[in-house]
Amino acid sequence: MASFGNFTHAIVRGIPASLVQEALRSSLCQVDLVKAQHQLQLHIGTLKDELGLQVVELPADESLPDCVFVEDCAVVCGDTALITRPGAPSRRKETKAMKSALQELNFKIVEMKDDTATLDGGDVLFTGREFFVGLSKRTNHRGIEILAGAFKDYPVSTLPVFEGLHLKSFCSMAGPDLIAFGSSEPAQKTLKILQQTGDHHYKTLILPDDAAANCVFMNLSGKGQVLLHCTPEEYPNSAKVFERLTDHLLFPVPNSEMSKVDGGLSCCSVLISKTGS
Ligand SMILES: CN(C)C(=N)NCCC[C@H](N)C(=O)O
Ligand SMILES: [Zn+2]
Repeated sequence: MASFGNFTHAIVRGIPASLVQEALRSSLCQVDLVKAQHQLQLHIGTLKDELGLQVVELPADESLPDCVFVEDCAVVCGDTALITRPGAPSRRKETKAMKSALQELNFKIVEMKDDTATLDGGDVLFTGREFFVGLSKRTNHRGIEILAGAFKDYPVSTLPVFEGLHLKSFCSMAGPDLIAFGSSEPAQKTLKILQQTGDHHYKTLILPDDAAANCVFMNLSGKGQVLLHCTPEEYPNSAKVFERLTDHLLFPVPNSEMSKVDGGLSCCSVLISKTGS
């Protein structure tokens, strides 16, 4: 637990031009591809240049319009990498490149082979002590059962996702034992259930905007607590909440274009700790 968030590597993937027309989305918004690529470069630059992570960059694949959202393809914890079976059939082939990258990094690979199981990494919240997994449009009970089998050292609780795409569309870790949550009614309903079912008592950081509650926390040696979060341009009220955090090194990262296809900041990387602890 002491080393929660102590990441050394990140796996990211490029944006295919096909994202603009073909990526899955819940609303009709025109994505600016050049702007999206620029925003992703800023994000990757933060991971690499500001934070010193070793970044593995997988190439974009035009036949996989959502492939930039690598988070959904794998859950990595300890020495094990679970390769998921994404809920959307159009996304299933995204896992191939992720599996190769994680094999290359010497992880013990567990594959979700059962063709009744579905799980997206965006539904998986790991607190350092336990897993919470969203039962959503994309993740089902069998997928959660397989995750629990892959990570037997940790308790796994299921949480309902009442609205939106994934559990982490409205929450994420924002610090050690600190969970960021959106303030919408469906998000707050899920938070209540988390507080009743979890093994541990967590502090909460409540954000006015659900999407802004998707942030990226790290605890890096030499840097301390680090948080990638929404910009004041996109979510002014939520950004103010982050700006009040005094223990964190804060990095506002723009994400307006990915958010048009329901992607949050956490979706664009799989973060990995190869410290051995
Ligand atoms: C935490 N979130 C939201 C994610 N991990 N994934 C976002 C996937 C977005 C993609 N267009 C889709 O609909 O699959
Ligand atoms: Zn819009």
